[in-house]
Amino acid sequence: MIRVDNISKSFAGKPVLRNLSFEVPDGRITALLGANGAGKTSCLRIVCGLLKADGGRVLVGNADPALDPRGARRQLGVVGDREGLYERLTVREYLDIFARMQGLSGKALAQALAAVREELELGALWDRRTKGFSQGERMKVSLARALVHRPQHLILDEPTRGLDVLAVRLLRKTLLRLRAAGTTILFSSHVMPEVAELSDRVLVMAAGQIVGAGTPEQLAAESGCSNLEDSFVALAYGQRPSVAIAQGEPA
Ligand SMILES: Nc1ncnc2c1ncn2[C@@H]1O[C@H](COP(=O)(O)OP(=O)(O)OP(=O)(O)O)[C@@H](O)[C@H]1O
Repeated sequence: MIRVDNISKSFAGKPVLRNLSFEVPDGRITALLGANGAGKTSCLRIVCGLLKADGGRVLVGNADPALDPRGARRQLGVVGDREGLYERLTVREYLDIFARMQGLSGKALAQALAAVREELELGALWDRRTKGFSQGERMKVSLARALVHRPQHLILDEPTRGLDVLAVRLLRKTLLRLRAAGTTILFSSHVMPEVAELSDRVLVMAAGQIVGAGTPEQLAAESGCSNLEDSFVALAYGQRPSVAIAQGEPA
């Protein structure tokens, strides 16, 4: 379980997150859905302990990333907005380093590497340096790094960005398998069909606040709309889609 309680954050006096609170349950895929600049990345960076909040509290399992970053990191896998690959290392070398940083060694390390190699179909890439990898290949390696220590919680910032249909399918298959195993999954996106298809629960974010939460069906019922895109516009901008488009607001 991830718990975000009353988080606030400003940059140069400009509020970006405003008393943000939500929970991410185990064994579910939760989407943080928001327009560009809504505050998704800032929120995820605080949950991962990469950014300090001005106020409020986060719990990742039983660890507060601001007070116990190591404890939180052990329970977290993160696919960030940058892949963070080391281009001179092969996939095997790269994953080996990250697995060791998570405390794996000996037989457990070998088993962990073999498992992600198979699950993420990395065999053909295994002994290649990551320099020059395609976007889909980079995502696979980044996801393997996030999963190699079998974390309870997985956070992904816009994971399908730049991916082709096969790479998206592999990602989807991986997330569904992790969900079945009880993993707590939180991903950010502004792509409505992807969110509607992938997530069990959607947190709609606008101007640094959660303005709606529920299944896509619940959000549609709450906003009186027939699909997630219209629900999003209604909840995030307080307007029915036809009005928003007419006034030049994001649709
Ligand atoms: N380090 C920073 N310094 C100053 N402003 C920042 C910083 N990080 C984020 N911001 C601002 O905070 C706001 C929210 O940014 P954030 O990246 O969290 O949004 P987002 O919802 O992830 O957007 P996108 O979908 O475009 O990635 C933006 O106005 C951004 O310019």
